[in-house]
Amino acid sequence: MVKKNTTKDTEHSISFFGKAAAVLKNETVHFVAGLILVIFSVYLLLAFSSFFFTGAADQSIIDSGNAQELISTHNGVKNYAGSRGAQLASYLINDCFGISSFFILVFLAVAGLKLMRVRVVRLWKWFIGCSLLLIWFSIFFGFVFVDQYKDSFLYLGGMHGYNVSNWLVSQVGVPGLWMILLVTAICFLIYLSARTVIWLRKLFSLSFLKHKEKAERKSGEAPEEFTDSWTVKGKKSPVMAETASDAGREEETKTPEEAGKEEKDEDAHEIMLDLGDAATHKASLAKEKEEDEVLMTIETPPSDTVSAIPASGRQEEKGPVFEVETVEDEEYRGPEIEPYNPCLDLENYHYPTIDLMKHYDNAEPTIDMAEQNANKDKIINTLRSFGIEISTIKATVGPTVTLYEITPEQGVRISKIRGLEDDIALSLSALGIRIIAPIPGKGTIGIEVPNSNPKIVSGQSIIGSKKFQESTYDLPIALGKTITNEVFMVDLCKMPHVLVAGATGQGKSVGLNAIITSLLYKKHPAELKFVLVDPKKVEFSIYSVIEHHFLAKLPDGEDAIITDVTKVVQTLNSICIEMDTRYDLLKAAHVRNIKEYNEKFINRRLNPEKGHKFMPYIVVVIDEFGDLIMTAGKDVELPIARIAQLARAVGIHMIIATQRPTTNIITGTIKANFPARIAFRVSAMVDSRTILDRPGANQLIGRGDMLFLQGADPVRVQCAFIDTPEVAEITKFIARQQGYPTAFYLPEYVDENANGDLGDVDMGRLDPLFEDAARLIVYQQQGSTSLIQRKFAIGYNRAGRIMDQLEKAGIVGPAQGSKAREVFCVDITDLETRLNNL
Ligand SMILES: Nc1ncnc2c1ncn2[C@@H]1O[C@H](COP(=O)(O)OP(=O)(O)OP(=O)(O)O)[C@@H](O)[C@H]1O
Repeated sequence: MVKKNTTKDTEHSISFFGKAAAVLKNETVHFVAGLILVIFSVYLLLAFSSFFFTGAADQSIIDSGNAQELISTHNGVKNYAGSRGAQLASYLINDCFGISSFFILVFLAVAGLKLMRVRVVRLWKWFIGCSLLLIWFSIFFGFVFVDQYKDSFLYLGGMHGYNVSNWLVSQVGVPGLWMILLVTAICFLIYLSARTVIWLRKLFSLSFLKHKEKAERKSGEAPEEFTDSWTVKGKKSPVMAETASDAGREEETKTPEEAGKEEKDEDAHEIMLDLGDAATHKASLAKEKEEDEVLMTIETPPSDTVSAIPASGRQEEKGPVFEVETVEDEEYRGPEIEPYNPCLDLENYHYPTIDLMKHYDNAEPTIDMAEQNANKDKIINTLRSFGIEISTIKATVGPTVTLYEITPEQGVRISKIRGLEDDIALSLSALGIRIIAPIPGKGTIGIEVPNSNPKIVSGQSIIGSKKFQESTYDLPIALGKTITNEVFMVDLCKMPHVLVAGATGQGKSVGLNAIITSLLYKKHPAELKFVLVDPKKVEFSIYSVIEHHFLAKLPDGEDAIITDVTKVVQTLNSICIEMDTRYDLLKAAHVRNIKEYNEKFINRRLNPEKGHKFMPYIVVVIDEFGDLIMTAGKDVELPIARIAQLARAVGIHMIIATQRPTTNIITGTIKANFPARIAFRVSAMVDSRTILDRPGANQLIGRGDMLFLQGADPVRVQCAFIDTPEVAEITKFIARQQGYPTAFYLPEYVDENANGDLGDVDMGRLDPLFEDAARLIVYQQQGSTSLIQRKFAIGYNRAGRIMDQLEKAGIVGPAQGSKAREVFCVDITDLETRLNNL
């Protein structure tokens, strides 16, 4: 009895704690708690602010500490936040930290906003920051305004500041305390931004240089150090001496380190630029002026290349801004020390859990020995009736198919067994028999026979498998199980594009779901975006709820799932633009692929101010590709072929599916660029040849039975069954979480043919933002619609209309595809004249 009671108690307490934990995790509870915190911080703000004006009057009442008096309605407290507010303010400001107590309410407000999910912040950073500021300012004010403590009701540093500063003064003296305050302030600024170090260096070196300049002016000649180097330089040609002194003058305004760094940059830049002519230049110069090398070595210490730079190199110092910038990119070190975290915006994102998928009872592999023995006997007898003897037979039971591996007696021709496919099928009275003769890598012949009771390969068993969970692929896709019951996985990054084909109802849509869900289970919304094209309009609609997490679309696209053919063409062209932009960024970053690029970006070695950004992978999934080719023809085929040929390195991958595997749909261009193929069952051998370049897909049994081909030999896989309700659960799980404010915007694509007509632009009704937009465009000298869209936070259509008006007003030129328009006004004055004449 006692035991029972104790177990009951334990169960009770466990369920109580479980419930309490669930309540604490509840998003609504978080929101309410956050709201309370924010409101409380506003109340504190009121109490603190009021304390400055009413503190003197309230002092006697608060200090008396008479609880009865404070509780009564007519307590005479003047503070706007009442007697409790006055007490709190008096306690926190006077008894604790002085006016730096305001940092407490800053932290409370930030914590509240975070709980409400209004702001994404790192709370511990704010906590450390606010605490340090609270203590530092308290000591600072306690120290500086120590005299005020005698005759004011307000202690600016609070008692904490007063006591700590007094103690520190007794230990290290007044100068010591100043130094401690200075050092801690600098350390804090460095903690906030690593740029502090650069500023401080500049600060120190500037004052140092100013002293030098003064001394120079006084003595009326160059300082010794420089004279020396100029004297040596004097041996050079006059031109060289002049340019060198120019460079010297410029360098005087720089810190030694910066100058050194820039010098290296310039050198690198010159080496890159001048490799060709520098070599010839160098050769001729070397003959003429042998002392060059010596001279340069003296001036810039470490590098040989510096010594070899001719005078012309020095003259170019001020010129080629762009090249210097590219080199700087390489050298760039971000202001923050910590690596960039692309997932920070959605740092609380939870990956979907495995229990969202359905568990099938019929999924465990079982072996029906009677069936196996019967099949074995039938195979042996059929072969024997054709005079073929076998020495061994081995069965491997897969989820839908059993593979019988036979070793024929010596002297049997393989082609003879291959020719018996139909006879074996007849004797086993089964569809979907496939003969693999010989099995690659083994000295045996394989006969695949469908099981009479096929098993479902559940999504749960695949996604939950150790192999998938521990996979380190960049874009892991778990497709299903092989004939040996192993989880079959591929890396989309390596494929890099897939063609899926199969007759209707054979499992294509389920296959696409398996691919998409695999990626959803493994990738963070910051790392992956999908472009979903669904001409059938019903297949991908379940994914629309994850628009703000995982989907990419055109800036003016209303729906993230693209169903309209014209939109498909625009989207594919827009992806081409994105691809080109990514290539430019890769080039500027001197890397070869997206992985290296993102690694560099995460390590803050690429400057975001120069357009560098973290690149998510983009996976384009096109269902019913045949429909598109039929309606849009070359308009879709060309961008698809372009993306397929080039996009691998920049992380754009394509999966296209069709139920019509005919040569007019899967054209030579498409085939050549889609090395990975997935074939579900097709009705004719010719279709199988179109997809796989060999028969086989026509012998599959349907319902997710498929052949995967990448390279030499196809692998037979039973596709994981991930049904629509399961996908809906997964997408709902993701959609419930905080997402980005919008879908991932692809670059805008301007169709040149559609944009030529400006006849309907009404200049009589200019947009209210017209003039501001014109100024922005002229100021930035960049005719880009997305710039207007971004700066004025307006929609694409309105920004496009403004751009048309600007074009008609002659301020910008016509659209040039993906490039920015030409700006005709050279400066703001020119623009104002033009605007006045409108
Ligand atoms: N891997 C699988 N395991 C078990 N059954 C499957 C599997 N894949 C598909 N099926 C069965 O086949 C049916 C049709 O599958 P699916 O909708 O994927 O076909 P489809 O090729 O996309 O057809 P359509 O081209 O007409 O859209 C499913 O409803 C399911 O019953």
